[in-house]
Amino acid sequence: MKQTMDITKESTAESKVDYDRTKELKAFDDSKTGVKGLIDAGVDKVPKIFIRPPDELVEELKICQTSLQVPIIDLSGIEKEDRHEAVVQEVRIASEKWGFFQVVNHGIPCSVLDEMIDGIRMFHEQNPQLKKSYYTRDQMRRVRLETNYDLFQSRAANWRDTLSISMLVSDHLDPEEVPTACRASAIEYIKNVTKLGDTLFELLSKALGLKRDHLTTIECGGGRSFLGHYYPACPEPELTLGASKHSDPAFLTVVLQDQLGGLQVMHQNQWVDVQPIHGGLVIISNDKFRSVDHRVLANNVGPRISVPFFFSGAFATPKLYGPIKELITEQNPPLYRNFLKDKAKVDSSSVFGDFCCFSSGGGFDSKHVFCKLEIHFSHISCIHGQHHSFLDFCDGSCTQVLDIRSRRGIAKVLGTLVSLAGVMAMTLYKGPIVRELGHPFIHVHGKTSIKENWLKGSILTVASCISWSIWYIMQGVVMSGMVIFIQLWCTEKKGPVFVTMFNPLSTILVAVLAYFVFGERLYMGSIIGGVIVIVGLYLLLWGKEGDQQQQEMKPKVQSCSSYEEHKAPKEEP
Ligand SMILES: O=C(O)CCC(=O)C(=O)O
Ligand SMILES: [Fe+2]
Repeated sequence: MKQTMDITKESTAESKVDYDRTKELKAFDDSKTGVKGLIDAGVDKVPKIFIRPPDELVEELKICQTSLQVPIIDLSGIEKEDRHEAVVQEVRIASEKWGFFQVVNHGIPCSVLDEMIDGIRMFHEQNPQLKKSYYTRDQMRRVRLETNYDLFQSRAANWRDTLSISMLVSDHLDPEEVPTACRASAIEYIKNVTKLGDTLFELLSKALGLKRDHLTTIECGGGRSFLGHYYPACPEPELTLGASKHSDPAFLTVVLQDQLGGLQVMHQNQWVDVQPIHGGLVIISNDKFRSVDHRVLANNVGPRISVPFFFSGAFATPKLYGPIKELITEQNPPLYRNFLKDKAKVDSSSVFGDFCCFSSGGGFDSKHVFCKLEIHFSHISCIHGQHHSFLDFCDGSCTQVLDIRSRRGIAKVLGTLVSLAGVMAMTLYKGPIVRELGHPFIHVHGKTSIKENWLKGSILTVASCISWSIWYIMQGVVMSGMVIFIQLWCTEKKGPVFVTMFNPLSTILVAVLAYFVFGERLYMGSIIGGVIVIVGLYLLLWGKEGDQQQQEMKPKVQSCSSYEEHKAPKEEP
């Protein structure tokens, strides 16, 4: 205890000394060699970016350690009816009280587990130059080496590096994608742990009082991902953590850990060590089954290796998850809203998307809501633009010749109506999602745990409106002036219908850009609507062409439009 006090004082004093954290984070990230690279370079002090903030260290003093033991459940013989029932009860109690338990005799051979740990060690200890090719912050890459996925957001970096293999979006894993150092072991382990997942979901379904296959039927076992953590020995373990306190945003996590220890779970406001068991696996369940806080200590002995495997629920097709209706009663009302889990949300979050709806009662991080809103706003404002096109047509028909008995006149009316129908189709009919054609250029990085924060979201949205307004005012003189000048010039040359009939294109452009640039979902309805809009646009253009010819033949058409009135004196010197 005394030692920790001193550390707190020391680090409080240290934190007063200013340093450019962003610059140091960037330099660390640019090295692409992670925490292992620091050790290889011989650092004997923990760099400041890893040092936990003083308030956290003070908080630490209030939480005592305990010798309580995380429950251990023996899965042997569960195929027999009575044993099965007994295990279901153990799983229920452990999940409700702890949200955390270890399993032994789970059917995965010890050799598969040992080889998996060796494979992760070999991956992290291979030639750094080879390893660097996997280093990325691009969450769209299925296989990546990352050190601290939230490096630039967290208060203190964690003392660990991670190999991450994501099967969130597509279940199929091409062996060639897996680094050679752990290819065979990872493929074998993933096969085994997926099977164990099925068994655990059956036990959890029954423990919840549901049909045996309930959780697998709603595809909780889908959306899998694999992490291979490497926690190097740390010269000053009291100052940092291997993994800071968090809860997992997955339905279920299975963690394979080596014999070094360091994983702790929060139970009754105390940190409890999860004692390593050779051949054992740690299971972390969720909510009614508690989603429990846990962390990993840094250690001056190392490396420690662990392999968490997450089951986050199906992503391939959008899927609605929510409180299980069979479990809702008057006494047990739903604590969380239903939420749609789909690929687009996975892309915009770093690892799992929004399962935290269950684990911590949240939804989307305001950052994600905000980014999504920006795209949707732009879409919606474009669709509103189409009504202008229609209104301008009505207005324009007063200013220009509209002979609905002629083919071109009919084309103009039809073109406008078809355009309008296209826009309505885009708005009202969604249809199936169009298959992904490639990775978007931009995607939104986020935290693993995404929490909805409506207050923050609303404040940010209002702030966005204000800043846009300021931006408009600032650029108004130059940009708006230019835009209006060009529009007036076009109106003068071609008339208002010609100018406004291009409005539908902006909807199409926004949809195309959002799909390719931001990785937004594209629905069949948008494509069909887009095609209809283009057909309408060209009908209108063809109709307009007739006007042009008529105008050339009869230059002095009587006009009731203010545009035309302004134009007339200029044309007649
Ligand atoms: O390394 C461990 O034992 C646990 C890691 C963990 O909690 C995580 O990756 O979410
Ligand atoms: Fe975790």
